[in-house]
Amino acid sequence: MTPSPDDHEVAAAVAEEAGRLLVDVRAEHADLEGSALKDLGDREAHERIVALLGQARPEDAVLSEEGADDLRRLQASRVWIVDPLDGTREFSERPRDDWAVHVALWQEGRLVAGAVALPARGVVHRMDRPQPLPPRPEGPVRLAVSRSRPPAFVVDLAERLGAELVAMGSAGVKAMAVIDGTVDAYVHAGGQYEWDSAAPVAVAIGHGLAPTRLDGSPLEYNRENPWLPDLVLARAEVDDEVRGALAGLA
Ligand SMILES: Nc1ncnc2c1ncn2[C@@H]1O[C@H](COP(=O)(O)O)[C@@H](OP(=O)(O)O)[C@H]1O
Ligand SMILES: [Mg+2]
Repeated sequence: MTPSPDDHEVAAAVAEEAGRLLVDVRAEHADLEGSALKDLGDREAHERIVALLGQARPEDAVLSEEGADDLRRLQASRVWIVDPLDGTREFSERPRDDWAVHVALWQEGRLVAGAVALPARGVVHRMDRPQPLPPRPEGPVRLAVSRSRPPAFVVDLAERLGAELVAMGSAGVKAMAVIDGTVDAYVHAGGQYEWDSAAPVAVAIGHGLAPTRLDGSPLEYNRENPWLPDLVLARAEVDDEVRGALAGLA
């Protein structure tokens, strides 16, 4: 079965609609904060995504951060890998806008569609609609890094590269910061799951980037254990330089 062009439309529409729901949840529940707001957002976005995918693609399996893992996905040829709310912490810190909705489609071994919605910015990035990356400004390499738990080794990497660290929440926001030219690379290690990177990686591939694991091996999805703890995603001009510095740290 070949991926349908409509799969891109489904990915984008589902990410966008779940994003709108999250914007409303945040506005309508002004009394909620912290974990109560995070839990409500996670749950509502998950339920909406599962319902929308159930209508649009009833035959397909779903792997969602918020859903109980159904291992029938391991026999399925098509699996939607979704993170209903990435950057949950930032979502709960009004008015931060660094949180995202991830919707990707894995089919027979590879990512074939994907969208990352940045609902508080009114933007949806799509695998099938690459935008040219803005020119890279002169100056040090800019590395996106977690604002709440920056991996120690990224600090070492930045030192080695003479790079500037740019802190922000959400794996999707950091990957999309490479796409929109805010930073040059996103390097992560120490922990993540397939849903944190699937849609961002699909969008990056659609933009001609070549993200991999830190050791250069392929990022593989729909495995029994969805733990996928590291990645490097860099714009072409700095890709070799970043990988060279990583090799030097190993
Ligand atoms: N060490 C770790 N172990 C597990 N998940 C991690 C992780 N570091 C980051 N993540 C996940 O990756 C996403 C981006 O994190 P960060 O903003 O710190 O870069 C978050 O997803 P969620 O917000 O969906 O939980 C976070 O939970
Ligand atoms: Mg996440």
